Amino acid sequence: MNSQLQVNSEIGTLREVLVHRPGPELENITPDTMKDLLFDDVPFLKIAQREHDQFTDLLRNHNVKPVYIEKLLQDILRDGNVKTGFIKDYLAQFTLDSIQVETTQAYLQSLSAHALTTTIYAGLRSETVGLLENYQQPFVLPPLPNAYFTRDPQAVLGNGVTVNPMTFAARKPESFIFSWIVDHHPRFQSTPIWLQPTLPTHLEGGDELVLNQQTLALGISERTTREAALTLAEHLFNNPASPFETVIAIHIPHNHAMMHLDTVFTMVNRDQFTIFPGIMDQDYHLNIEILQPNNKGGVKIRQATYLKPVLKESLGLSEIDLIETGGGDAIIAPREQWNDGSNNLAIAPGEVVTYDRNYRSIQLMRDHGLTVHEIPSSELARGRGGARCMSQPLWRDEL
Ligand SMILES: NC(=O)NCCC[C@H](N)C(=O)O
Repeated sequence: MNSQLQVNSEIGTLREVLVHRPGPELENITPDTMKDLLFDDVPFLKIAQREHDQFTDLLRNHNVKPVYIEKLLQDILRDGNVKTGFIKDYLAQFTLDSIQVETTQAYLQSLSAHALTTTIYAGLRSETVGLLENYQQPFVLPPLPNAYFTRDPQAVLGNGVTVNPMTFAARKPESFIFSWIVDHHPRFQSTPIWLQPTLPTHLEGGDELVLNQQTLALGISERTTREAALTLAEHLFNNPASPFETVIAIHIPHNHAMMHLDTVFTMVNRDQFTIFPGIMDQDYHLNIEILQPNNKGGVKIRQATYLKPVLKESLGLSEIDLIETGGGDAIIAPREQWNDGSNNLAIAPGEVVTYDRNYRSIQLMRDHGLTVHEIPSSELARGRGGARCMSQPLWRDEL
């Protein structure tokens, strides 16, 4: 069967992209739970939805089809056996007593595929299923407010996927949902799976950048361990279905502002990247490891210090243009990086979508010859992710 996924670059003309429209889950964040749910504020849902609709309208107007992950989940839950199995396994992820399991299972089973999908994302209050509610823990199932960042729990690399072992409890159910979609949705029939979420360490999609058909860049970050990067490299090099020959592991600071590589570094054209200079020291040093197959089923590692020569070598280019977020200014750069000024989604070579608020970085990208489409960002930005984080490409044209 022909593959239904094709992502051999970060910049090939985008045709299809996985998204999630923010829903009632955003209203289930409170000041007490905000931190554990990986938010810095409580967003205003109505405006967040309006902003997200403007994002997806912009994509449609550029011939990119948004595929809603909630629709894929709903599709598979129409099958009675899948629905029963999904509910049972979904509940098994949480610490619940037998009464909570029984009551919740019966309630979820009574819902339509549509209502069940909404509930899975929104979370479920104990009182809704007739259980006593406790002010400290009102939910029997937690809300999934990060679900609109479809970049992270899954990644399409080539014509296969990684179903990611997430770092924090708040996001683990999102990869669980995708693993069921991969196993049961016809869209993913025969899809190679490069990595399973059961890996006992962590790796997230914001750290996975497809530089070209043979080369993957991986962030070693707050969310992706070196160990997971080595494991993924080994899986890719040893799987005959995978074309990847090189993995460039880039170590970045471990903190909330720069949780993934794509919050500080994105590819925007054949020879252009945006980068937050704060990931390098004053001499532009970085800790980079170049992983390649050692022909004994393992991985050989080469160290490097400067990014430009590594990118030139792997992309076969004589020059690379690194565009610094906020022009590298000591105040503008960190301010705009915080609001995802480095997190750009390329919809074609040299054409990007980005948050409107980062106007200094936008001007700079335009000065460097890029076409920039701006999207509103007052509420969406409160979750600390931008246009790349809110999108998982399913199909890009070849370059
Ligand atoms: N690729 C990305 O950087 N995604 C942004 C994820 C934000 C979300 N609040 C999280 O902390 O996981």
